[in-house]
Amino acid sequence: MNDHTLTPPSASARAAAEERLAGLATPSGALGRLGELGVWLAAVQGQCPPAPPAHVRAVIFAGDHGVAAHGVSAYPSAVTPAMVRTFLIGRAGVSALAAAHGVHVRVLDLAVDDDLEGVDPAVLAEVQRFKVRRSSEPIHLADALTTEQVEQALAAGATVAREEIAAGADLLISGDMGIGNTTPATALIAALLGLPATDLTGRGTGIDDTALVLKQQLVQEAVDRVGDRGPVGLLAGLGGADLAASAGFMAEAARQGVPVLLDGVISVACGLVADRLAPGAAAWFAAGHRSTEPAQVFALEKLGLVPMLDLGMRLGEGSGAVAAVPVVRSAAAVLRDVALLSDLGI
Ligand SMILES: Cc1cc2ncn([C@H]3O[C@H](COP(=O)(O)O)[C@@H](O)[C@H]3O)c2cc1C
Ligand SMILES: O=C(O)c1cccnc1
Repeated sequence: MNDHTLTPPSASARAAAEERLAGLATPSGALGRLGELGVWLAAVQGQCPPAPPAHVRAVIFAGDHGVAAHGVSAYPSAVTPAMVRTFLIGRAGVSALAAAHGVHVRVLDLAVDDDLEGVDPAVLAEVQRFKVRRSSEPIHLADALTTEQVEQALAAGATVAREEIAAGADLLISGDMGIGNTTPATALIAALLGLPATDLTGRGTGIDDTALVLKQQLVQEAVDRVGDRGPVGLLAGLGGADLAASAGFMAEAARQGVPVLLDGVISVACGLVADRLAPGAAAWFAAGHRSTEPAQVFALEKLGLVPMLDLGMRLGEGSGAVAAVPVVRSAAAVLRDVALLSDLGI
């Protein structure tokens, strides 16, 4: 999976967009980060001016995490299958945002610890098409997955990315669902950034001070247990099948030259891993929003990405990225539709 050389976004489209931005009938720099975002969009689309993404597709990778039984979440793992059902009927947080912004949502069960009985069999077969296993192992005690399971999940994510691109995606989003998943996401970021769990661990679904201290300890134990490993080893030690699939999805999107809008701590952790699996992948990523999770903020800094929105959101599901889709479209619209000062004879 690592041998595919990644093509960077277009330098010539970027240069043309920078020149166009500088010439727009606005005061210099007046579009702020919207201007920078338009330049990024031109580079990843390989065209100037860029087009507003019309076929945004989000995939939610669902899975349960063994560590959730050890006091790191404010909610029980039974919420995971309940939310998968909720995505399927279009009533989750991300569903409402996606409907508002014309974003297609697909949910996949990579490692949910439940049979999802009662779901229509044809729908269930699609949702479980890439199922790797049930809940991962508790990461402070054992590896989450085997290396074979990581490879299977990475390949699944890559296949899903190719399918979404074949369906016409011009912007992809990786969403998450799985009680306890902020713990492995934080552990992955701690391992990759070499920062202590105390600096990175957040309250996830809203744990209290006592649970936060325990979560910090378990994240640090997991990171110390696993030690120095490459991205596949880290996904086996600290991740989960859902996280590995998300990393495979984002790495493949970058290899295929399709941009990705990052969401919260889980999505950004997987984006960081994707950039290790496919060096240079991060050039194809933009940050949809800033989460309340400290690990997400540190990881975005490491990736050199500035989030578009800062709404205090901490939902996951891809919701912060979907909420940022109108901003991306706005960036394309200004770069494409605003007159040039030279057109005004100035
Ligand atoms: C009803 C509900 C809906 C959610 N949608 C996303 N998450 C988010 O919260 C969980 C991660 O936080 P922690 O690590 O603290 O468990 C994940 O399921 C994530 O997708 C939800 C959580 C709940 C309870
Ligand atoms: O940063 C996130 O996306 C997040 C935060 C808390 C819980 N679930 C997700």
